[in-house]
Amino acid sequence: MSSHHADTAKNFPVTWEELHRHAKALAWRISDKGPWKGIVAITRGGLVPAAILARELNIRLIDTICISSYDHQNQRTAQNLKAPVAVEGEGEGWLIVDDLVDTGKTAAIVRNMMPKAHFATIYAKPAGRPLVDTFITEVSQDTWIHFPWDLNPIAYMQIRND
Ligand SMILES: O=P(O)(O)OC[C@H]1O[C@H](OP(=O)(O)OP(=O)(O)O)[C@H](O)[C@@H]1O
Ligand code: HPA
Ligand SMILES: [Mg+2]
Repeated sequence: MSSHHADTAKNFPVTWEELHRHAKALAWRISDKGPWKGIVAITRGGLVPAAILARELNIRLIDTICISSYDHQNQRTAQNLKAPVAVEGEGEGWLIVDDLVDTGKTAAIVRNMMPKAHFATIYAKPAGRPLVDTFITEVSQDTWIHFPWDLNPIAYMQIRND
């Protein structure tokens, strides 16, 4: 995803190293809130953060919930493609992981499915923030976060230098 898609005012590119540090910080912040039955990663953005949290917190049971709501930077109606299979009841004791909350639409769907789970993201924008239990870094609503899995290094350098 390159900057010509930008309809948000500010670009916030994140490197693999920054992402890794922030994901570890998230793991430490929730380490005393367990024990956890397992992690539910919200695909696809939650997959890499979930992998880092799983190693840091020594969690081996990883489920997914598959939701799609954006084409590039354009939001459309969220599609629920797959529910978790290992989660029973209201999700008590489960840790839900996503990369960020923006409008909170994705988080609202997931919260509805698992109201008692702990919802953790690395980044949060103000509109989605009330739906998250734990996050690490807040950015303003008009900021677009660029994740390292979506950028090649050259595009990353261009945005970084803007
Ligand atoms: O708070 P919201 O406005 O719902 O936005 C946040 C969601 O949007 C992105 O996912 P996306 O739907 O783009 O799919 P992806 O994770 O496969 O990239 C991001 O990973 C969050 O899951
Ligand atoms: N960055 C990447 N993906 C997103 C964002 C963002 O700021 N908001 C919703 N999906
Ligand atoms: Mg996502």
